[in-house]
Amino acid sequence: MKVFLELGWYFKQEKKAYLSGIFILMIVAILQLVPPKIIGVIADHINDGSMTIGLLGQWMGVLVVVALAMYFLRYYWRIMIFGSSLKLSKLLRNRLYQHFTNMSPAFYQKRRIGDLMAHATNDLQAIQQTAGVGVLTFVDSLSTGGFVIAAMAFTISWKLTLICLIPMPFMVILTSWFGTMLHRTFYQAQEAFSSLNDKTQESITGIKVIKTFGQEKEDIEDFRKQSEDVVQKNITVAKIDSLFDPTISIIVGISFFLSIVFGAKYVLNGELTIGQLLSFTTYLGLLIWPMLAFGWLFNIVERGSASYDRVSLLFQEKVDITDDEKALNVVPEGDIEYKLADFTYPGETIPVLKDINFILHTGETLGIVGKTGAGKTTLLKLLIREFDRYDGEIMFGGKALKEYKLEKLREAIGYVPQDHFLFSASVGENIAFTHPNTSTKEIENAARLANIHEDILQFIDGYHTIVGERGVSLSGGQKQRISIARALLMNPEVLVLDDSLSAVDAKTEEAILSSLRQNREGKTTIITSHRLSAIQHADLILVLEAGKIVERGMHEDLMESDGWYKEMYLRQQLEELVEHGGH
Ligand SMILES: Nc1ncnc2c1ncn2[C@@H]1O[C@H](COP(=O)(O)OP(=O)(O)OP(=O)(O)O)[C@@H](O)[C@H]1O
Repeated sequence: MKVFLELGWYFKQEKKAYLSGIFILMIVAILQLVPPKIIGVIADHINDGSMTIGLLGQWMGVLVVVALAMYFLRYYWRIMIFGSSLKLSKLLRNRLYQHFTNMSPAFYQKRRIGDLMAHATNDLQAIQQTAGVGVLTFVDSLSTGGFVIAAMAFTISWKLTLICLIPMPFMVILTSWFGTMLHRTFYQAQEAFSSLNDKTQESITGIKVIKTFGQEKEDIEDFRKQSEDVVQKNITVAKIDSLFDPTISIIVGISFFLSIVFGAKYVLNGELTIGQLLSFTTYLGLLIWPMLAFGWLFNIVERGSASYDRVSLLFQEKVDITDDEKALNVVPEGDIEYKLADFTYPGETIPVLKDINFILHTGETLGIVGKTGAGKTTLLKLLIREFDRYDGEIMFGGKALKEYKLEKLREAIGYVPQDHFLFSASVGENIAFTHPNTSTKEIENAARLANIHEDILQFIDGYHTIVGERGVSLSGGQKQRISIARALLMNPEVLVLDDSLSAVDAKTEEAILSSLRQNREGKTTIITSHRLSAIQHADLILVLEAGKIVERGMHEDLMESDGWYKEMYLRQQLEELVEHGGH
């Protein structure tokens, strides 16, 4: 039951709704005692011959009024209690979503998407059940159960009541045992469901790769196994679950048996009237629901508790990139200076970057090249503060990156990542992602700069064309250019193109770069590329190898030394020549 304590903050917050719901629920529990009583009274009147039509009419009238009252009151407590539980799941869902958006990429690197989806759906539903049906069963089983037992003991026979209650302790022991088993098996079932979710998400996202490599059968087999695992684990839960009701029915049956045997004896020796025994057995019937509810309560609460634990653990994950209390609320501008001793990814042991020192003046262009895995992207990730634990300092406008609010820092940087992502929205909306209220003219301008405007005009609905999930209906180069247009629309202080021109041909690349040079006068640009032609006009070129700067300078300087850059440049020139026959 600790989950009720853990949810205490919410019950306090929705005090009014819960208290009135519980109050109404208790009135209903009391009203329920009336019909069995009336049945007993009527039976006794019939038995001693004192029943009249008038009397019967009166009692019937009372029954109708009680039934109507219960009808409306039941409606209201449902709204109060179930309504509040729905609000709780809405609140937790929003909180969780906010938490997800605050988390850094490092969090998503170690958490599986399917898992997170399961938290946001299954777990929240189980918690909602606890705050709704759980509260109902808790209050109702105790109040209805308590009132019925009191009515049996004080208005009929405390001796018979005690006899009938003998089987009850067994029920408590059994239900708590079932509850513990349920907790364990339900947790395993939830874990299996998370894995299945993950598998489905991954397979659908990677369906093209699966098909290309003809791995459909293996994938289906893998899915079938995981699905089977979910079913097996849920069957285990269902088996334990199914033992609940029969167990309770047996216990109730024994109670009925005892009440009839001993009740009949009391009627015969005159301690009870027939009507009283009739009322008593009807009351005993009323006890079935609270008993079942008590069994369900364990079930619901155990599930809710497992889910609440899982969601709480998630909430406890600290947001690792945070703003300093005194962080500046200004968009940084000025020179960028790296004074980095070394950087190691969290959880890794070998540094990915070492001794990175350079200054990039405002308005200049920096080119970063090197073999794959040399650390180019990592260097950029530190600039946008995806990671901020490193030895050394990265300065922007004379201040360390951490001195600015993260939001402001990111406003200054238009980052086009390697793995660009387009949303299932129109091309125009995708470009205007950061500034949804931008005018069409500005969107078109950004598209022109990114050399994609003409392509967009060819699409069926132009800028209104809907891009499929992850932009499947577009070519790689088109997607890249739309991502560039998105960054350009921000007109950022620093534009970062992280290998963002890899899917466009050399001519288009040159067109984009020259329009950038013209339009981004006075603003800083950083380009990483495997094609050296993309950075040959840069004011500073850094060649990285295994996380270190091994060559630096302008194109002309680097061509004078016999290093990796010169060798690569000449090779790429030759390749270009062979490919296009010198045209
Ligand atoms: N999130 C991460 N966690 C741990 N290691 C990482 C992470 N991202 C990259 N690395 C490692 O850091 C090194 C540098 O990777 P990085 O992506 O910066 O290289 P790159 O020069 O941009 O390569 P490419 O040209 O292929 O994009 C690689 O050895 C890579 O395996």
